Amino acid sequence: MSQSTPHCTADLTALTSRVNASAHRSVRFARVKVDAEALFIRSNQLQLISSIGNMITLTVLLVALVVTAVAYTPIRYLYDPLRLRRFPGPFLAAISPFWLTYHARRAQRYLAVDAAHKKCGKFVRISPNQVSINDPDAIQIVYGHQTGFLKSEFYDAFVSIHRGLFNTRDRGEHTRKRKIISHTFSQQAILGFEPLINKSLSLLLSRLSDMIDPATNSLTLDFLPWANYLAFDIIGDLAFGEPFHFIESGSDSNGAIRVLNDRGEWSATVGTIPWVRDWARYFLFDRFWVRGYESVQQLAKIAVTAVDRRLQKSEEELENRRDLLSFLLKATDEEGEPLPRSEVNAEALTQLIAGSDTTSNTLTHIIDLLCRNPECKTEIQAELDEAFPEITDDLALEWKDVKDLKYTAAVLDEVLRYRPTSALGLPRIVPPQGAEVCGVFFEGGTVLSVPSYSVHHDPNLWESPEEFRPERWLDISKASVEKYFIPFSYGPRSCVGRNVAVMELIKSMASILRRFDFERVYPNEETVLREGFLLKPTELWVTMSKRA
Ligand code: HEM
Repeated sequence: MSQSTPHCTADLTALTSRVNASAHRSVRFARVKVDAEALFIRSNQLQLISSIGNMITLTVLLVALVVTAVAYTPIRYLYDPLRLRRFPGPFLAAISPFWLTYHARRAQRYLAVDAAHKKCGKFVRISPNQVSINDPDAIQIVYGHQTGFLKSEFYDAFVSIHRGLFNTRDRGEHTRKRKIISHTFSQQAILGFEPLINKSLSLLLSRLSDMIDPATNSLTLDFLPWANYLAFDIIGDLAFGEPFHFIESGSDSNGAIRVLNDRGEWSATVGTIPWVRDWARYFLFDRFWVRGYESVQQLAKIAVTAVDRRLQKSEEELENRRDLLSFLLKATDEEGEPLPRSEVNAEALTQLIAGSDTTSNTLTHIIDLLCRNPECKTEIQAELDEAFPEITDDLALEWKDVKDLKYTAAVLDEVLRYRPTSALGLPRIVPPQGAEVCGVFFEGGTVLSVPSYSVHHDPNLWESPEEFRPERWLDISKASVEKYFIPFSYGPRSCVGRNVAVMELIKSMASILRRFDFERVYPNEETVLREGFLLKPTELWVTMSKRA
């Protein structure tokens, strides 16, 4: 025991100090825990306070934005810096751009503007800074040479890789580009394109012939996609050195047609509120905005891929091709430097966009309007039968043989007047010094437009404008109506591809209508038209048969 006592005392002391230490540790741990919890609670509180702060900041900003917008709208309306309150029009259009956005989103802008002109007269305010003028005298000033009007911000919504000829707004930049590109569309140059047009057109004729049931001599199909296959294959060949092979596969195999459609409606809508362009992809409440944004990117990719494929081809493969891309690749700027690759891509993309569904939709309008006016169809087929008594085995008719067919040309002009593929008023900015248009002074910065559809349907200019009557073109000289017949626009920004478009369309309509007959499957139903940048039918169901 006596030996064990000191041990016991020592053990007890050690135990006590261990217990003390442990208790101390526990207390420390507890304290640390409490501190940590406090810290955690504090940090949570801080986080909460900071998120509340953020929310308040955001709310304040949003409220400020709404208050500014709400206050700014009447202030701007009353202050009226461009002096546009004097013009009539829908009230919503005077205080916000959304009247135009709404009608563009519904794809019916040309009809809304036309109805507003019918109600309000020659001048209509169609957005806070834009006036539409339905008067042919405005055309030369708003779109003409030397008047200093430039394309408006509307065109920013059409830019994807790099600005191309169509969406460049700067005057100097446009003049430089136009000089280069207009060589590629000279009369001489476009004759070199004819064999490429013939290749796709002949393929379409034989594909349609093969699809017609020989037992019944009939084929029911939606003609619109086939018109698109033709136009896209032609422009693919002209702009990228190879067709897209849509006619061959009977499908929109790389999605270019769908993408171009989505992009057209999107850009024409976003163009009315161009400041939302980069935000539109987040407008999840309506797929239209997201899909359109994606299609702008996809379309650029399709063009870049097609240019890449073409550049990988050897000289032998190209066999000295004379297509649009070959001109772009050979083009040089003022210093003799070749165009940068990004510019070549952008111009090839411009041609794909500008030269594809413009012609396919026009061709579809032609077939539709001829089916709706059978006496005109009989007339054009009589002209074609007389000119080509023998059917040329699904071969495309040559330009030299069709270019002087008077009734055929009249049908094309009447379609472009009656249902212009480019129907909307193309917006232009009044130069800084202001300008007088149709006796009225407009401040610099005002946006003006002349609506093609309304001018083409003006009873003061055209006899019975609501009648489809190709005969009217046999009696009038083209020069006398040049001032107000504007399917390809007017002046320095008018269609650079007009001659190719006319050649392609006259050749196509003559070759197709000589070879085939068409009836609408639903003759009594109205054609549904949607307007993006272009006025397009949504479908055209027809029954086709071979002609003798
Ligand atoms: C029926 C067919 C066509 C119609 C109705 C048409 C109509 C138009 C219109 C109205 C413009 C002016 C656009 C604006 O100012 O915003 C334009 C510009 C343009 N078109 Fe066409 N077009 C057609 C076919 C073509 C073809 C086949 C090509 C090329 C292969 C083409 C290439 C262009 C280009 C590059 C521009 C921009 C010109 C510039 O700003 O200097 N078009 N077109």
